[in-house]
Amino acid sequence: MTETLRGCWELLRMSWRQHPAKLILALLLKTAEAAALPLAAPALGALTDAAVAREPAAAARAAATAAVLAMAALTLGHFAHVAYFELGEQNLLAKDRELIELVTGSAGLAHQERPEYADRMQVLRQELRRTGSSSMEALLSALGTAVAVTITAVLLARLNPWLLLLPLAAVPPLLLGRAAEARLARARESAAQVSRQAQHLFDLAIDPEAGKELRVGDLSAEIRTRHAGLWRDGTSILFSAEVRAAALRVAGQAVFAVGFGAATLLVVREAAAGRRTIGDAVLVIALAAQVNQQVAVAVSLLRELQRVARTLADFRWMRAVYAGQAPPPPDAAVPDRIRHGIRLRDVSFEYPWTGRPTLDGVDLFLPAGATVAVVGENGAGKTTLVKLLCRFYEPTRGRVELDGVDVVRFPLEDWRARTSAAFQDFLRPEFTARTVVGVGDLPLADSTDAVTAALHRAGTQDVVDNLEHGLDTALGASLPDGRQLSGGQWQKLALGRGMMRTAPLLLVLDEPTAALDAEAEFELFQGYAANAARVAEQTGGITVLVSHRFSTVRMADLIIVLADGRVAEVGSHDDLIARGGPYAELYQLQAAGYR
Ligand SMILES: Nc1ncnc2c1ncn2[C@@H]1O[C@H](COP(=O)(O)OP(=O)(O)OP(=O)(O)O)[C@@H](O)[C@H]1O
Repeated sequence: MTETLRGCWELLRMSWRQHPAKLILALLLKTAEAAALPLAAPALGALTDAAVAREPAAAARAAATAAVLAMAALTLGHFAHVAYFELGEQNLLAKDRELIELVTGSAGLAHQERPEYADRMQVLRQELRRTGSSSMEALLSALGTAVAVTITAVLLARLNPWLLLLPLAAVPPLLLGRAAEARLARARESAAQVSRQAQHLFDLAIDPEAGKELRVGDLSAEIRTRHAGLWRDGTSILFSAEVRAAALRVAGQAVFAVGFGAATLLVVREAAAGRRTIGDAVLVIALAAQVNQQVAVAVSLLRELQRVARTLADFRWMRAVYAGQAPPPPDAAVPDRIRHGIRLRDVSFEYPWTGRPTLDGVDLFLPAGATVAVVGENGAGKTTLVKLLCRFYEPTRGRVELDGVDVVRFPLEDWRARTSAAFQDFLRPEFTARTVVGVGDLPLADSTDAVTAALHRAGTQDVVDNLEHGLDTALGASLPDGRQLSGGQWQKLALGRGMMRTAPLLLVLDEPTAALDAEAEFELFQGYAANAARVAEQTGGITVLVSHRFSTVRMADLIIVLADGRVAEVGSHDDLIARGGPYAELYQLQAAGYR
């Protein structure tokens, strides 16, 4: 209950911040709407008594009052909706923005990659969409219902205090409703994991890129079967929880039904004995019927508010998680240039949810100005190494030092501002080509000169040359007349994006050319090597390149061979070939493939 009240309070405060006048108007209209119906009951009672006493003037007045109140009950809600609808939408937008800020603003990637966070995030996203403006409706209706219940209770108590037990009969449905909601929430969380998998398969099935491979491998039927299976599993978890929750709610309503029967009997007997008027009996029957409805509404509103409160509580949980991920306060400035290099000292790293190290006791020195290639089999830990350099994660043990200073001591945003990167799983933001590239250095995002220069440095200007409106061409299906690009073309733009910053201390290229052919990759890297040499002269910047293509790798000043999260070999191409170790073996193997 405390969580629900806290959620309601938070919602009111949020709406107050959006537009106080609209909130007050909506509150007044919703309260008047809710009060109108119970107030119509005494008017009906008076109408009955006036009719029995054959007093047409009094009967007409009572009928007019009842009609006005009925009209208010039927119409005021619509006016209130106009006032609170916008508040609900603005609240939703505020929460969407906060969610994006939380997810993208935190230092690391753990919250996006960790499975249980992903599940909770999935529930949060679904609930946000669902509750949107309906959360405001629930809150205002709940306040209105509270007013209606109070009026009803006062009117009943004036006739016979025993009748007050009628609203009390509403307590069991409320408690049982709450138990039902808790059960449903648990089921939703367990179903979220299954539906996340099902959603992934669905996305895969309709993804135009995946379409080719799905057809070639004749995988479509398999995906449909698996998707349907997962969907059934998720539905069956939710179904059994819904059945149990419904049973709890029905039990609660049954208790109320007994109370309603007793109240009606009590007043009808008093009217028959002449202690009450017929109008009083009509009033009680009208009110008792409303109490029934009030309880049903209160229970469903409470359910809705509990759901809203849970969503808001999830937000608080997420804020706390992310606050816990904040790096320690910085106490060193990122230098203008690297004098010696980056040293990894006994670095180990374990993804917190896996229970086994991905990198284990890595000692490395990346000299200032060097181009460093990282090679190794799939899963050897290359990308993880790069993630540590970019500070998406902190090492579990050991340190990454730049000229002897632990990089965690630098302000994270300053470190990121001096890092450029292009990844294999690159972003495909649907904007104009200029912005797609320009966002690699936000202050220059709209600068044609900066974007063109970046594409030249990346050696990928040809993509834009072939676009009808050059840098002004809209890209992607979400934009009107948006051009569809191939995977390789998107990747070339991502490479340009990675080149936007002109003086990075660290340039990371994590298989950014996987969608290009070996020859194109070779040419691009020749350009990079020249560019890296220029950057190195200015800043001592280090280029780290992850690639499976040895024809490219051999250009690097230093080659690191990783195997099972450990450094297997380090040296120049010539050193490693002369040593005849794993690198030489893999190199000969690939070279033979090209002969
Ligand atoms: N987000 C993650 N959560 C849990 N384990 C992960 C995560 N990312 C990577 N791993 C595991 O860490 C190991 C190293 O992965 P990493 O991506 O660093 O390898 P890689 O050498 O870059 O591989 P590839 O050549 O296939 O890109 C793998 O066993 C992988 O399963």
